[in-house]
Amino acid sequence: MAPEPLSRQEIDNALAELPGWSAPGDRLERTYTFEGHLSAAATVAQIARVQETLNHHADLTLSYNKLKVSVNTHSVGGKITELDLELAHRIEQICVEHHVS
Ligand SMILES: C[C@H](O)[C@H](O)[C@H]1CNC2=NC(N)=NC(=O)C2=N1
Repeated sequence: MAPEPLSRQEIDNALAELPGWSAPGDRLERTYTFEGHLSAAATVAQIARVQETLNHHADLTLSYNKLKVSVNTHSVGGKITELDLELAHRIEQICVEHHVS
């Protein structure tokens, strides 16, 4: 079944469970800071595996020790859906294991 775009209220409620994440416009976003480049890059690989499992893919922008994650759901015209929230929670789990801020 196709996901439905979430309302602003639903998004704001969901953000309360996702510290550090924000939703400027129609994207769910967070930037993580790592101890160095290799741990940031290794995390990208872990996130990629989860994204393949979920068949849902964020834009991942890797710089030296920072990783910007930005996601929405293409199939509903670029709106935030439950699929984005699920991916954000999975990414949080991974990053918590890496002790990132
Ligand atoms: C065909 C394939 O299922 C789609 O392109 C998937 C892949 N990953 C995706 N990722 C995101 N962010 N939104 C989508 O709608 C989406 N759709």
